[in-house]
Amino acid sequence: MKTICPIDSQFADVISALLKPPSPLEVQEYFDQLKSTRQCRGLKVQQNGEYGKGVYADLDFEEGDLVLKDQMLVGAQHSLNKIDCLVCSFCFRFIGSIELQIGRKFYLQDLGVSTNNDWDKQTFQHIPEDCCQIDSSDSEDNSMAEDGGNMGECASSSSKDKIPLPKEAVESLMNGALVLPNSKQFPLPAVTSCLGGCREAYYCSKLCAEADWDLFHSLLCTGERSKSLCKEALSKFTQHANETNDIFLLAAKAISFTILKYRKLKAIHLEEQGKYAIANVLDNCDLSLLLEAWKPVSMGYKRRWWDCIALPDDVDCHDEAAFRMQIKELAFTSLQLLKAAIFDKECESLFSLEIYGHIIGMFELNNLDLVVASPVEDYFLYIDDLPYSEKKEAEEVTRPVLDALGDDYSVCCQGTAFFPLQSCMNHSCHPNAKAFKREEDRDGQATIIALRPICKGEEVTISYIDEDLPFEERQALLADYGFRCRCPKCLEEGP
Ligand SMILES: C[S@@+](CC[C@H](N)C(=O)[O-])C[C@H]1O[C@@H](n2cnc3c(N)ncnc32)[C@H](O)[C@@H]1O
Repeated sequence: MKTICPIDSQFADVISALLKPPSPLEVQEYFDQLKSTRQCRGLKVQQNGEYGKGVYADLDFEEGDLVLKDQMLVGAQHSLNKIDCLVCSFCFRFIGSIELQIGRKFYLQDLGVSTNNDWDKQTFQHIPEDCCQIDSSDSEDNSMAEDGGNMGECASSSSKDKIPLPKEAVESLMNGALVLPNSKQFPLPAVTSCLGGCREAYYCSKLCAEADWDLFHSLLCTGERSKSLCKEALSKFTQHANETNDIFLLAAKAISFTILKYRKLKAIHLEEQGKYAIANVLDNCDLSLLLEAWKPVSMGYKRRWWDCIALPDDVDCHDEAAFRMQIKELAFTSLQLLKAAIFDKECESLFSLEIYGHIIGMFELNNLDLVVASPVEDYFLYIDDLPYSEKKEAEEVTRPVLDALGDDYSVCCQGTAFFPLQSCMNHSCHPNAKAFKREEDRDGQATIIALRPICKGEEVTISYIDEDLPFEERQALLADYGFRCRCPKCLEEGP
C-alpha cells in the first residue's frame, strides 16, 4: 500500500520507538503501578507466550466476586446517544435532574437532531443557559459487550404512538418549574460547565471538569479558553468523526493526552535543568519524555486499523486491497483535520498516519462497550411499583411524559472506551469472568465479575462475543479481533 503521509517517512525512527512492544519487565512494572490505583485485588498481568499479555488470578475468587473495577484511559459517549442522556464528560455519571434529562431530550428532538441525523455542536449551543440549570459554581462497535444487568420493563407506549408533550411542558421540565412526583428520590449531581467555556462538555463536579481539562479537553475544547490552534478545524474534525466513525474522537483524546503529558514532563525537565538549557532544548522533541508520555498507549495491544479490520460481508475478497486503501484514506482525512486543530511541533510524530492507524487499531481490538444505566428508567419503574393510589396520583403527571417518551424512557448512556487492565484480558468461549454492571455501578468504569470459582494462577478470561452462538458464527465474529479461537469449547465443537 503506497505511503500517503510524509510524516511517516520523516519520523520513521521515532515512530518505530513509539510502536516497539514493551518488554515483559516494562509490562510488569507498568501494570503493578496501575493496579495500586484500581479496585483490583489479586490480579497480575503477564506476558502469555501465545496471545501476548494476559490477566491471571493471584488469589482464589468465588462465583460473583468482583475481580476488577477499571478506570478508562479514554472513552466517549456515542454522538447520537448525547441526545438521550446528559452525562459527565469525564466519568459518564448522569447529571442534572430527572426532569432535565427528559426535558432536554424532547428539546433536542424538537430541533430535529435525531430525526434527520443532523448532529452538530451548534445544536447544543442553542440550549438557553437558564433552561439548563447549569451550575458553574464550585459545587460538587466493535466493542466487547458489557452486560447492563436486567433493568426490568415498564409499561409504556411504543415509539410509533408517542404523544408529544406541549412546548411549555418541555420548557418547564428543563427550567425546573415542573417537578415530577417523587423525582427527589433520584437525585443527580448538579451540572458543572466546561472550564474552557464550550457548551459541549458538562461535568458532575469541578473535580471531573479539572481532570478532563488537564488530561484531554484543554486541547479539544471549542470554548474561548481552549488551547487548540484552530477551533474551526476542531469542529470540522468532530463533524467528520460523527459522520464517519466516532472512534476518531477517541484517537484525538489519546493524542491530546500524550501531547499534554509531554508538555508537563518537558516543563518539569526544563525547570530541573535550569534556565541556561532552555535555548538548546526549546522546540526539540525529547524522545525519552515523549515515550514516557505515550506509555499508557504503548501498553495496549495494537495493529494498524486498515490491516486488522475484518472484511465486511458485502465486500468481495477481490476488492480487499481497494477496501483497505479506502479505510486508510478515511483515517488520513481525519488525521489532517485533527492536525489542523491541535498540531504540536515537538510531538509531530504523533500526527503520522502510522501512529494514528495503530491507535485506532488498538481501540478496534480492545475497546469495551461503555454502558451506564439510566436513572430515568429507574424513576419510571419506581412509579410503576408504587401502591395503587399513590401510583394513580403520580401517573396523572407522569403518564403524559411517559407517553411522549415511548420506549425511549429506558435509553442508557452508551459509548465506547479503552480500559488498560481489562483490555489485557484474553477471550474464551467458556469464560470465567464477564463485564457486568451491578446496581451500584453508575459511572463509566468497567466492572469485571467472576462467573465461577477462579483458582489462584488461573487465567482470567472474558468473552468478546456472545459465547452461546454456534461455532461458525463465533469464529466469524472473532475474526474482527484477528484470531480463530482454540479454547476447549471451540476445539470440541470445531470441524
Ligand atoms: C483485548 S486484547 C487481549 C490482550 C492481548 N493478549 C494483549 O497482549 O494485550 C485482544 C487480542 O488478544 C489476542 N487474543 C485474545 N484472546 C485470544 C484467544 N483466545 N486466542 C488467540 N488470541 C487471542 C488477539 O490478538 C486479540 O486481538
